[in-house]
Amino acid sequence: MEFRYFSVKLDDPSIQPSPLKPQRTFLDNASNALTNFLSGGGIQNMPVADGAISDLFSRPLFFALYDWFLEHGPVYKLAFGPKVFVVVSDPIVSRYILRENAFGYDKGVLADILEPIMGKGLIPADLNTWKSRRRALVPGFHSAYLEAMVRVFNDCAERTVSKLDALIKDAESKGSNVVDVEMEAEYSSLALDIIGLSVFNYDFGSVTKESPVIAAVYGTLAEAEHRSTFYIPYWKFPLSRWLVPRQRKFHADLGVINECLDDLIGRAQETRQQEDDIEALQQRDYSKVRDASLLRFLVDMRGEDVDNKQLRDDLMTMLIAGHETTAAVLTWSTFLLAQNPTIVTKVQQEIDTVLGDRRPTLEDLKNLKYTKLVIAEALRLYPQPPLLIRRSLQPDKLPGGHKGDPDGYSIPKGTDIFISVFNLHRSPYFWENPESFDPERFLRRRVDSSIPGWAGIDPTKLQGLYPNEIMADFAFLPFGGGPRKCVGDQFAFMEATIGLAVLLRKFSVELRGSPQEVELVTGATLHTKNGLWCKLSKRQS
Ligand code: HEM
Repeated sequence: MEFRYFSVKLDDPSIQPSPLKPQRTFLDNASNALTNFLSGGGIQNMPVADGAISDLFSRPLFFALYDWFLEHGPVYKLAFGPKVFVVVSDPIVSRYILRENAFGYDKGVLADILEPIMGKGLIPADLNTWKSRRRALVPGFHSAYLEAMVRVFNDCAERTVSKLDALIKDAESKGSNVVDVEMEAEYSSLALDIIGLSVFNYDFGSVTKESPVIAAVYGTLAEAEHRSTFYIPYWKFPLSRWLVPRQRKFHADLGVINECLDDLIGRAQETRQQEDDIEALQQRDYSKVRDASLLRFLVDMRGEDVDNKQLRDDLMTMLIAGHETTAAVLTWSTFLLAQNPTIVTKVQQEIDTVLGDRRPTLEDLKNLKYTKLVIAEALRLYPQPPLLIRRSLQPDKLPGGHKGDPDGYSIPKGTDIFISVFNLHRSPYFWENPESFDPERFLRRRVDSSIPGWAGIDPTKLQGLYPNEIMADFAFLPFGGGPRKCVGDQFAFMEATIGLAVLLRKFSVELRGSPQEVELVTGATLHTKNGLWCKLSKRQS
């Protein structure tokens, strides 16, 4: 990883904001004036991104946040109607908010939006709830569980392979060896089946059939996305759940999911205390474990004192957090690979060498190094989610040291903050050719022993490690950082690696049209507007 600085210094003349500065409308200027007026007393001297409103409607928010980052620096205010957000694109400030003063912040706007869906689940949870539930949940991701899940990842990936195989056979019978497949949908089904089995021991079977729960999960997510970008909190108005059609649909969808979750929780509780299962799990004898799901763990090992509402919120959080994200990582990895045949060849060579025709095991995952770098690089270019959201619980002072802000900005209690992971990951201040897909960039990492924590580290010892936020000192945040870092990071990484390896071993993939036709839209995660249409054929060995 080619780091040039560890805090954005803005003194590199080669880095310039986009010359195409858009025209500002009356609404933009009024919005800025209002923002400055409302926040002037609280956040002095901070640059303001002007032109908020018109930029917001023409493209996904984080593209505009990127241009403003180059224009205004690593910490600026965003005019967003009557609200002000502080946008952070600096690793040191991000590290401070996520790790050093993590408990000085909560999830703010994100918690407001997610509360109706996830309640007090881990992602939106207030600090008190979070502390007890994180303690209960993290042991559920123990190595025995992850090892048992390798079987689930394989089973589900093979199901997708069979489906795609059948499509190709059908095409062959009609004289063609190529089939058009919408891969984003395939990855969504794969990830949903995996999360269903691993969290609830419930088979959505979505690779092969439609389920009302899938449609309901998508419906609730779409509503959460809509709320996250909508000015007025219409969902909080009395009677809105009966009067607003999208609200009626949202509550109907939530009803379907709740019914399914209640049923699964009830069934798990009725059959609790399967002593032989618990014993087998404790002894890491996975072949004897009938149900190694997270629900089983929570009910059998920890669940005695937890009410059903909290259990439901936790499980709902896992279902949603663990599904869309991994599907998006696989989608964007495929999008990037499909444009880079040389990289695909390298991945396939590694898969052949490490796996041959075998099913991947936990041990194999350690050796699929290049495949993992591809996934890391896809996460750098398309982070899920592109923004981390926080709100200060008391007045605070952010670390300074950047040009124009030597002392650091003081922020009042209640300041809403966007940490732009997208900006950090594509920052021209930290990455060589930040826009290019270059998995090997992580191997070219320069270890700078002047950086505290790296002094005395032998660079050769780092080669085998997977790039993460610690190695990158918060310039790379694929799974967040600090105490609220993703609990499913290893799970997700293993799942994505197995998914990609099992598919690329069998198939060759090309984009159906040009990369420019794949339009990006955003919500909680980054996805495509009209699907990732690919041309799939059997791999010629
Ligand atoms: C590639 C896939 C995934 C990505 C990129 C991802 C990313 C993230 C990120 C960036 C956060 C931090 C959010 C913040 O700081 O506000 C997070 C939190 C979380 N993730 Fe993931 N995640 C993935 C997969 C999963 C999976 C598979 C699960 C569960 C099975 C999961 C469960 C969670 C939970 C519960 C939290 C909240 C942790 C807390 O607040 O203590 N994630 N994830």
